[in-house]
Amino acid sequence: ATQHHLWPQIEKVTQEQIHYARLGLGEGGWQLFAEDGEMKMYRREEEIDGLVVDPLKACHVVRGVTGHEMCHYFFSPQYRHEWEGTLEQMTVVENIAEDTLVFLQIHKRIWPASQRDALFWSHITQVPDQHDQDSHNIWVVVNHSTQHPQHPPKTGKYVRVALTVCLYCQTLVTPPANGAELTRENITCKITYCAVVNPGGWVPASALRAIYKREYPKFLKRFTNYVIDQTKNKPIYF
Ligand SMILES: O=S(=O)(CCO)c1ccc(-c2ccc(C3CCCC3)c([C@@H]3C[C@@H]3c3ccccn3)c2)cc1
Repeated sequence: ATQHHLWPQIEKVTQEQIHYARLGLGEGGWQLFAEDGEMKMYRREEEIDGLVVDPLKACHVVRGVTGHEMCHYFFSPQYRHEWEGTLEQMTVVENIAEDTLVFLQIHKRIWPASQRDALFWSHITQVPDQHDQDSHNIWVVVNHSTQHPQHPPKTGKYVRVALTVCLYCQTLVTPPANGAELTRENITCKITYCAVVNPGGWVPASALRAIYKREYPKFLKRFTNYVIDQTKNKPIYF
């Protein structure tokens, strides 16, 4: 089959985001702005043309869930209205492949910003562990803004944001006492969530930073709690 025209970009951006997620916080410049138990949220203060585009990097550890499960619930459209609190409308505008969709999302207005929409491709994939090639314990979802002929950035009702998001999840297994069956007690998911959102239109820096400070922790906490709740009585999905 001929390749979809977006595929080279999807491959490239996905590899870049995997590298970026693995960087950790080493090269400095990250400031811790929110903490809740195991969840630690960092941001870098950056502006483009006076617009706040602060990159975000969140590190979280969730017990009892695998990276595949975390990425499955993040990628699949059918669950999104249950965990994405700022979503007003969501449409899958294109099925590029089983593991690659194009979404159009209309987000609720968050005062004092005007209402936004986002058009992006979303790709889920398994990643070979860099230290241990034959272990398959890392899953990733990358969301990246794109254009689409049927959905131009209308100059009408919504301001279109530009975003790149990466949910990078590594499953860690502590084998149970010899012979005992593996349970959810023995698994942990180490999450790195990276996001860069360009608001697409002017919002006062202080107002936007207040939105980011409130919305990101709420978002990641609500999403991870949702997955814990959805998976707790189901067989483990590696
Ligand atoms: O991880 S995802 O792909 C999950 C799929 O939905 C994703 C995450 C966040 C956004 C997003 C969209 C718009 C805005 C607006 C609000 C006013 C000006 C920019 C923001 C700002 C950061 C604050 C925010 C953070 C989290 C949730 C909602 N709001 C974020 C979109 C998608």
